[in-house]
Amino acid sequence: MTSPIHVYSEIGKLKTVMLHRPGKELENLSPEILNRMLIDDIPYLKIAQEEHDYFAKTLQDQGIHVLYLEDLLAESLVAVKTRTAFIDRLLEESGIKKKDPLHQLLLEYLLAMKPETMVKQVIAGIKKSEIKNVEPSLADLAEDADYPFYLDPMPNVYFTRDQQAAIGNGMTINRMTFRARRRESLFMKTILQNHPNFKDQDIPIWRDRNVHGRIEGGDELVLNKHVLAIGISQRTSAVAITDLAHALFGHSTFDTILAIKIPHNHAMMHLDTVFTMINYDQFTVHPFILSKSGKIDIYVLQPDKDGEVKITPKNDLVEVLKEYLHLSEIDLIPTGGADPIAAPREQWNDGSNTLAIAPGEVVTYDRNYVSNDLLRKHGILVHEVRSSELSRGRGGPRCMSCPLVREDIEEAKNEIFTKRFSR
Ligand SMILES: NC(=[NH2+])NCCC[C@H](N)C(=O)O
Repeated sequence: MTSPIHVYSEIGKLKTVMLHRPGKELENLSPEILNRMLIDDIPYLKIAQEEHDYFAKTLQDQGIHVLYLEDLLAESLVAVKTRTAFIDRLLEESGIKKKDPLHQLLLEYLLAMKPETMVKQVIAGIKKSEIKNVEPSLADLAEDADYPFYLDPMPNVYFTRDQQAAIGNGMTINRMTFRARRRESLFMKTILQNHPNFKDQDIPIWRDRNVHGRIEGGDELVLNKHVLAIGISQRTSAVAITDLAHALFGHSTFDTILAIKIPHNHAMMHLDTVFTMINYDQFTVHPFILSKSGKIDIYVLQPDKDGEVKITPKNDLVEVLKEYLHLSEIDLIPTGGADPIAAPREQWNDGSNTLAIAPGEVVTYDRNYVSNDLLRKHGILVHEVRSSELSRGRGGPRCMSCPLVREDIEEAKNEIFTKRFSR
């Protein structure tokens, strides 16, 4: 069998992708917890699911194999022993310690379910009203009597880009920044360890979830088999990037990391909300992250001859891309056409967050029509998907997809390989 993980570019023809169809977790949102849950509004589940099915079908119609995180996880938890260990860990990470009698009650509650139901339930969260015969703890009585959950919902799981990321033939299993998302990366960890298609495949884990330093997949871009672009952002720290450089250099094909420092805020929490690669020499970029003269802080990490990581500061995005991707021209396509209103509006609705499914071919949200028209003018083939409800979670097609296998691309050697589509 060929390796189940193979991602050496952002744009190589997408073969296998992992998604999560949003479920009841979106209905377990209430205004009081929205902010903490990193979501800006409550999506209407029925329509969100229809939109998500449309997204999946758009990919399948292009011959892409769509896997669902929830199915892979359930298939990994067939053995009762594995299931028990998984639930133990999840409860522990949800703040319900083993010595707490509630731990045993919840364990029994979840173990009684079929794995598929159990997986959906833990993502949806567990309400206090679902569990009978609980002896209330002091906290239940005195502090959070009105708090409705024992297990918080995980409304961001449908952003499967972030919990983990495929780099080459390996993965990073991410230590995520905010508590609201930290448990999510336990899912892929469990899949890699237990799923029959993954467990004996010697898949390198470049960085695991229990180590120091925060990183999320929205910041991890594989530009080609040597070069990564990684955001230094609200979600990814310099420590994690340095650590990843040490793990990759000399142990993989990768020898260059372009660490790009972006503003630390919710509208642009990851690099892929302001910058994505869509062709050999074409990129979307939110114009507001660049200074008037087109500058942004970039730190180039490469191995030196003593096996250490050397850092070269740079600040010209176009020049850096030309230099490290060996190209003579770069086409940066501004979100919202760089209009003072359309650009921030469409960036907010993930207009920069394109999912490349082949060189010069992308999936985007239909609502970002200014950006989409401009992409077409630049010769990109655009597949639009519906976005009224999904976009309320603050993520677009790239955020909602975790590529596991892409075809390799030809290597650019100082010439442009660009294939333009006629409009
Ligand atoms: N790759 C991405 N840009 N993901 C977007 C994630 C959005 C999600 N609400 C969060 O704040 O975590």
